[in-house]
Amino acid sequence: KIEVIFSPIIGIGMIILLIFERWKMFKLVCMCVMSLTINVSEIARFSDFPLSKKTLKGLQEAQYRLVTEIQKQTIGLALQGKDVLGAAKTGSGKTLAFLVPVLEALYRLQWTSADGLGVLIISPTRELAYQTFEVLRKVGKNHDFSAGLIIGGKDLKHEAERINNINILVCTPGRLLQHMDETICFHATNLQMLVLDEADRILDLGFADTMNAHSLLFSATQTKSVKDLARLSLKNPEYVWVHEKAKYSTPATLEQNYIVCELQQKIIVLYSFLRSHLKKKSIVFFSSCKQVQYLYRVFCRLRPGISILALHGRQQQMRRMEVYNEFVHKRAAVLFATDIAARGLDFPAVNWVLQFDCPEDANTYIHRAGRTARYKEDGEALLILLPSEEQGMVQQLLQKKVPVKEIKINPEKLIDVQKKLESFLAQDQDLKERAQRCFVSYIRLVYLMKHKEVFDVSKLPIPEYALSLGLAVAPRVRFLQKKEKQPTKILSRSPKTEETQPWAPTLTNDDVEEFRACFSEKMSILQKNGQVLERTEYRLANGNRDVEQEEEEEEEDVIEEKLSKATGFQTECVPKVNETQKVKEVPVQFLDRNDEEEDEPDADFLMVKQRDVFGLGLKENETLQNKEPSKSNVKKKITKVAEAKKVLKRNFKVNKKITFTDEGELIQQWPQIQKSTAKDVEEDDDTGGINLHKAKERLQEEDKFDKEEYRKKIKAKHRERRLKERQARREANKTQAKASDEEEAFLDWSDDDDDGGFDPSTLPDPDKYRNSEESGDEDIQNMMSDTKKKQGMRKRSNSELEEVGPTSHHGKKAKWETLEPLDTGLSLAEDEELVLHLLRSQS
Ligand SMILES: Nc1ncnc2c1ncn2[C@@H]1O[C@H](COP(=O)(O)OP(=O)(O)OP(=O)(O)O)[C@@H](O)[C@H]1O
Repeated sequence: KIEVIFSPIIGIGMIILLIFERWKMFKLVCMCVMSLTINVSEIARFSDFPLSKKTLKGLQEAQYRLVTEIQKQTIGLALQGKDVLGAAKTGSGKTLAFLVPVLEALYRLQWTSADGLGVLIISPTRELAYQTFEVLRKVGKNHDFSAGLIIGGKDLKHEAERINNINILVCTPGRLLQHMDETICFHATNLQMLVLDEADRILDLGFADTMNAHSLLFSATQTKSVKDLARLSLKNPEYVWVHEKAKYSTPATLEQNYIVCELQQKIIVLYSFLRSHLKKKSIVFFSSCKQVQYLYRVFCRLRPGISILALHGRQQQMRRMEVYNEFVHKRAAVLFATDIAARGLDFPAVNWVLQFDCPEDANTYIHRAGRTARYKEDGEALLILLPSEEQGMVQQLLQKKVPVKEIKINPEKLIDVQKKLESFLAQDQDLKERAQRCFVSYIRLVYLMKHKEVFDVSKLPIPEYALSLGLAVAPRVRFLQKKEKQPTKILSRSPKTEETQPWAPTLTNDDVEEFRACFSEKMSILQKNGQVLERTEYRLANGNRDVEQEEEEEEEDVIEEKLSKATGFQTECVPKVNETQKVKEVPVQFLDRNDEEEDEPDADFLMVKQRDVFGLGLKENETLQNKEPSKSNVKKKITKVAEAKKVLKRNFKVNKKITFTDEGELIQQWPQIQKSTAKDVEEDDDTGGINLHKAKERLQEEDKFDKEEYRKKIKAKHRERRLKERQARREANKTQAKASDEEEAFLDWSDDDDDGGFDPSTLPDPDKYRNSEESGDEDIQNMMSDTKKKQGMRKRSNSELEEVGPTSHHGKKAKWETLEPLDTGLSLAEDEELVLHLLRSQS
């Protein structure tokens, strides 16, 4: 070190700076030189590092004076310009361990807003990015750099306008890639430092191998992928694993216990726990957001006496932030959360972390439990395990140096709430549906977990679990039903397949490659010191979406997407004939799919999982794909004709409307039933194709038939109208007769062409006429002339009759009081004959 300090070049350089009074530059060179001489063992405070006054001031104002172990070991290395891979227990101060070097790096380069983006900090979740940004603002407030927070859920355009003026960018990976994709002016050609916070998580989520900028990687847990990344892409990296030799991998101030209870008891245990910790601040972790959504609502209704909050990836961004801030400021509250809150979040003074569902693995356990007992504070963690999970999980935890002890629940303290839940669901359909979704999502997740020695779906008490959620009947879980039917095939699952496809058993290497290719170009824009960096690759499972969203949905939507690709693969594959027995039900399930889809939105996904249930490994399928199609197993193409036939078979009548009278008689049918004489003929004809000649004849027949029907209808209509008119005339006539006190004959001539002739019912009663004492010749003449008019079929209106009326009386009274129509039962000609005969006999 002394050699370095007094090396002639540096010495001469510094003298020159002094001569020309370049104090600022002189100071910077001094700081750089001092960085090279840092002796970690002598560092106790931030001020022991050669830091800028602005950074030191910010740290002091935020009450940060003493350094933690990880800060002590990493800040010096980073100041020397080294790539660092840091790991330390939860709550040990990793955030400052990278933020201080970030500020110092730009300060030493005299970075200005004109220089653009200098540092990129990537966090796996929005909340963590936000939290880091807040600490950066606090500590770096005396610097002149601009800093920006770019996370999902906000207006991309708005961000795009500002992104170019940002020197330090804190972001989530999904949003970053979105800007790389869509924001034309966004570039990172001047990037000096790249920080991956919770690096193992980011890599889990799909970031690929190489990060060729000056990089700092931090996490509480080390995974193989992080080490590989460091080995491959960090430049002479310094590994700082401060607690590597510690007895335990979790904070010493953290008290950790677990209880074993049956699945159907868990809600009761949680409720009873909350009731006995009303003055505490707790976080309860669940494995899916559907569980959080349902149980949050139910617990709010149960009114345990403490405020409950919920945080999960399906919430609106604003709501997420509200909940985050609310929980930060609460003294006593319970936060129901998914694993989006598991990493990095620094809620102050959390007393308890309760893991309602067994975590995916020991690392997840460590991060969840680490939300309490942060930076010298105390805290307690309680893990709830099912009897079937106990052995496997405890073993994993002990291997990871997590000291957990079993404790027992006091049965007397348990408060049963199942009946209450049942009554809530009986009143609220929405809540019931949520309960069903919660149920299915839990079962599905257990089924998907990679550690089968811990998670065994066949050991779950399904009906009892449904009851404990308040559901009288367990919702149908298709893959479970099929699994039960195929017990031998489950056993045939190849262990190799499980190993290579931990989360998504049907995800192929091709899928992974596809994701990789999708983002492989993105990071190639990162340049350092004018040099284009080697192409770096990102694998992000879900395109432009934020990683934190994926975090939430990884157990559901993302995997579903991937698996649905595999569905296509599966449906197309054809099993070997000699393997038909083994897989014969698979294509049938796919054919049945449509029936199931409405009931179960996740049917696709479940179906795909079914494939694994039957023990079809990837390789097996690859070979199967090349085989000859076997008729019995080929998926039949469903044509429209086939579908129509199916409908016909079931005797469905579409758009049928039947109307009844109040008495229950059928009055109308829709569509109207068309009668046709030609119909039967057609049905008998079983020759193929269309016989045009016959068809034409048949149509003509139909046409005739239609015309006939139409004519009948018109006739009926006219008859009805005439009767009405007649009735009206009679009424009018009666009134007139009364008024004038005169007798008059009243005849109505049918004018209806369609009627087919004279209506005899309108004739006066001949007997009455005969008996009448007085009868005028003119009347008869009138009648006769009118009878003749009838031949011309001209309609006469009532008014015409009225005009005719007076001329027919001549003061003589014809007593034709009865005007009832007479039905002689004779034909028209006979009626006329009769009338003439009567007239003659009269005369
Ligand atoms: N030097 C320090 N002096 C006082 N408090 C500190 C110091 N460094 C960190 N802290 C406090 O310790 C807490 C935990 O810090 P931080 O969030 O950085 O931990 P972490 O190691 O990143 O945790 P995790 O692994 O959960 O992400 C914070 O509240 C922070 O303010």
